[in-house]
Amino acid sequence: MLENKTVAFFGAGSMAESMISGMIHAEKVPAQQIYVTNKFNGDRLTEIKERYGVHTMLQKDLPYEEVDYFIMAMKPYGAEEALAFLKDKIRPDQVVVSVLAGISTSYMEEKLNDEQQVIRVMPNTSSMIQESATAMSLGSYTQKRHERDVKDLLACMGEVFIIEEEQMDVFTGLAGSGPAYFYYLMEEMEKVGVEQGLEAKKARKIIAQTIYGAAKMVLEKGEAPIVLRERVTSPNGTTHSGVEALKAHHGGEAISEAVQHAAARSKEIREELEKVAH
Ligand SMILES: NC(=O)C1=CN([C@@H]2O[C@H](COP(=O)(O)OP(=O)(O)OC[C@H]3O[C@@H](n4cnc5c(N)ncnc54)[C@H](O)[C@@H]3O)[C@@H](O)[C@H]2O)C=CC1
Ligand SMILES: O=C(O)[C@@H]1CCC=N1
Repeated sequence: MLENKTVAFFGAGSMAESMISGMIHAEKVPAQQIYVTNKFNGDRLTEIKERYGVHTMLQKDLPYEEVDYFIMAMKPYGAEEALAFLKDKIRPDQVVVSVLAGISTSYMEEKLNDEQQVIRVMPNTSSMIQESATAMSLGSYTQKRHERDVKDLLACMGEVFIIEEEQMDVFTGLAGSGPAYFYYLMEEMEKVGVEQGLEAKKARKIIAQTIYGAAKMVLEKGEAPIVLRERVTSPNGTTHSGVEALKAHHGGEAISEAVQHAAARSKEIREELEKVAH
């Protein structure tokens, strides 16, 4: 029952805001039960408060005892300091949820008190409009009721996928970072549209609708992308020509490299932090 739960964000950046927006729009957690904190930057907190009607305060002023779920949403390199700060203030029945790329549940467990409940999640910024693909994996001590709550909380932001923690790096490469690849694709497509005479705003809308339609076809028809692609491709037609150019310019390889590099970076962040920790 999320209505009675209190959620506190550590960090008020773009990911925190996307999650707050998703939660507010889903109307599952009342705004008065959402606390948003930052280490510094009162202006950013004022902006968030005005936009969403949530409580905002500096981290030191948070009413820690009232919080059910702490959501860590600062940069990964701020995790150690934030967890150390939290350790003295948190009870065993309170849960730490991390959205930080590369921060493992075992790292969090090690930095917090014995048997502290932690959950690692990986949303993306489409949480803002409740269309995120979000992963969740559990720590060693997570209780069922807390797993359910966090799943419900993440469902306010889109689709939730429970995965093994070993899959978190690739999930980050695919879905956490994923929106950026599509934005990049859209930027490039828009450039061509404009160069060839379309008005920028119109080109942008055409491209967005095209990507949205393709994604919706995959989701709603349940067919493999290759099958859908073949249906677009008339023999010796325009699509054939376009896809051949993509292949000639190593388009597939470029996409695969992007995902693999992002996944590798997630792993590398973990290794760097764990090295510092030992
Ligand atoms: N932006 C994205 O698409 C996604 C980001 N993430 C993760 O979310 C986290 C935040 O990313 P962004 O929002 O993009 O970064 P951001 O730079 O926009 O925001 C970070 C925020 O944390 C605050 N902060 C820094 N140290 C702090 C501390 N010790 N305690 C409290 N607040 C602190 C900063 O003032 C800032 O408001 C990262 O760890 C990232 O891996 C995860 C999924 C997607
Ligand atoms: O770029 C990053 O590190 C974060 C994690 C996933 C998306 N943004």
